[in-house]
Amino acid sequence: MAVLGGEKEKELRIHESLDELGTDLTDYIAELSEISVKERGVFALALSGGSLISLMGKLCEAPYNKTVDWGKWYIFWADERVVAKNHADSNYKLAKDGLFSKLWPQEAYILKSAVLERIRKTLRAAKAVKLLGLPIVSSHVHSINDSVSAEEAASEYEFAIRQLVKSRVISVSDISDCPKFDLILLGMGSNGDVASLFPNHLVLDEKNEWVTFITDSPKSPPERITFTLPVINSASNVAVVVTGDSKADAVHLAIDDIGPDCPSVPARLVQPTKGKLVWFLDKPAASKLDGFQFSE
Ligand SMILES: O=C1O[C@H](COP(=O)(O)O)[C@@H](O)[C@H](O)[C@H]1O
Repeated sequence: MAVLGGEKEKELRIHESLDELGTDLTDYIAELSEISVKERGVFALALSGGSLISLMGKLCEAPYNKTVDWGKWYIFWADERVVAKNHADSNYKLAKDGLFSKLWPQEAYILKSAVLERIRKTLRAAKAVKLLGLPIVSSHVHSINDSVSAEEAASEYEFAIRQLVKSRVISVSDISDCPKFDLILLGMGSNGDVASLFPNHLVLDEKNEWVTFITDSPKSPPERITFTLPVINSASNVAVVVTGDSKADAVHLAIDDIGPDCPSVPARLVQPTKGKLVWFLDKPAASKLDGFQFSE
């Protein structure tokens, strides 16, 4: 792995292979989960869809499936397509099939909190809680309401997040009233889109809402909800995970010092105010970065 940049708040991790990237990404997530659970008792994580999910696959393998404190995870989506939860386009379904269901293979991977708490109490007494690799709690998985319009789904999702900020399951930013997620994981499309923030779209300017909606996504499906930039930039940690040479131009536009004549891309606007930003790239995605050839 090559680490470029070295600025305190932005790190580029460029990997030789997808396997190496997946291992590093998994270590990174597991480490942030451990820190957050130690400091706050919970880990509030926002996922995206797309290729990101398969790159997180090692979380379902040893040792992470046993050592990560899954019961303390609260899961959200930085963006979601407004389709039924069992639709092939659903980001929730992607994560459920690609991650959650593999953590607890007997289809019973999502337990009711009360049951989980009883198991915890018993195990705590046996000091074996960490060894069992407890599953994710169903009430901690915050997916959108898929039976209402995009506008309603966005506003309900923001309301749910507001309640969890009040109870401090999600921290609050100390410089705005925004939620401060422990980690937001983003992918990036070949146009430089992150979450469902697309180039030249009005929602890039949204300053008041935490979660907004679009009905004209240039990528199918057209109806989506998305975290806004103020929420993304209030997180403690943001990782942008990008692979493949079809994304190399967008990576260059998002990261390098480009002149005023170059088009800006939404990913360039991901700049956590106080948090840390890490880019996970494979070599093809990094291949058009200035100075890339000198780092090899
Ligand atoms: O539509 C979306 O695409 C982006 C990028 O996906 P990828 O497969 O090109 O990595 C994803 O981050 C976003 O969550 C999703 O809704």
